[in-house]
Amino acid sequence: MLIRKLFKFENAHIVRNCSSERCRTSIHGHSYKVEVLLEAHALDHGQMVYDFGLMKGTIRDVIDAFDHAVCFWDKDDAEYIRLCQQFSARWISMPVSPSAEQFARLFFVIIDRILAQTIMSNGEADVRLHSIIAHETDTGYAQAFREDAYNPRMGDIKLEDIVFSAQCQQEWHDPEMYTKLLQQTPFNNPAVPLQVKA
Ligand SMILES: Nc1nc2c(c(=O)[nH]1)N=C([C@H](O)[C@H](O)COP(=O)(O)OP(=O)(O)OP(=O)(O)O)CN2
Repeated sequence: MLIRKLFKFENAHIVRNCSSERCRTSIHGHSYKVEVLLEAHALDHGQMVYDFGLMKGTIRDVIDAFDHAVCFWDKDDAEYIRLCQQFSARWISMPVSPSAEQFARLFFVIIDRILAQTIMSNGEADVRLHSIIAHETDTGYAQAFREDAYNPRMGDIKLEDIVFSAQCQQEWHDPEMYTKLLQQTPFNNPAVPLQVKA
């Protein structure tokens, strides 16, 4: 079974080398919608694949870091990168270009690691990330599956190569969250008192 949770953020970018001239030559923004799809073949004690509320912790925080931020490819022109960092408090440096395709892959890699480090506490048996859909506009989206996220032919995405500006990190509920992710520190879901026996 699949469940889906939708997140939204506003973000600015340039996508170098693409065919659309406006897109590759001018900073422009999008109202992104990101769908996180989880799959499981058993249900938890609440008879859910994964409580939607649990996705409003670390997963929501990391996606919200992209809100009102500028994203740039770390291989972009050094002066462009310097100016983004100088004039925007919120920026994210990415090891791949910020196309819809790469946003979908990048969120897959981050959220896959968050789930892997999460200590489940309500009987979630085998919940795993199915795919990420990144809507760039009302009419265009990219969907990344596991084989896309870790496909070296699409570019390597290593967590340590994604850099969030200080302001992006400060607004997280736990400003150390990304450091903990890199250090593979476990994230604990809240314990749930069982009221009715299954
Ligand atoms: N496969 C992709 N194609 C394009 C991407 C992308 O990330 N992946 N990105 C862009 C630009 O960012 C562009 O702003 C969005 O393109 P487009 O859909 O053409 O935008 P419109 O606002 O013109 O959309 P309409 O709904 O068709 O008016 C380009 N391509």
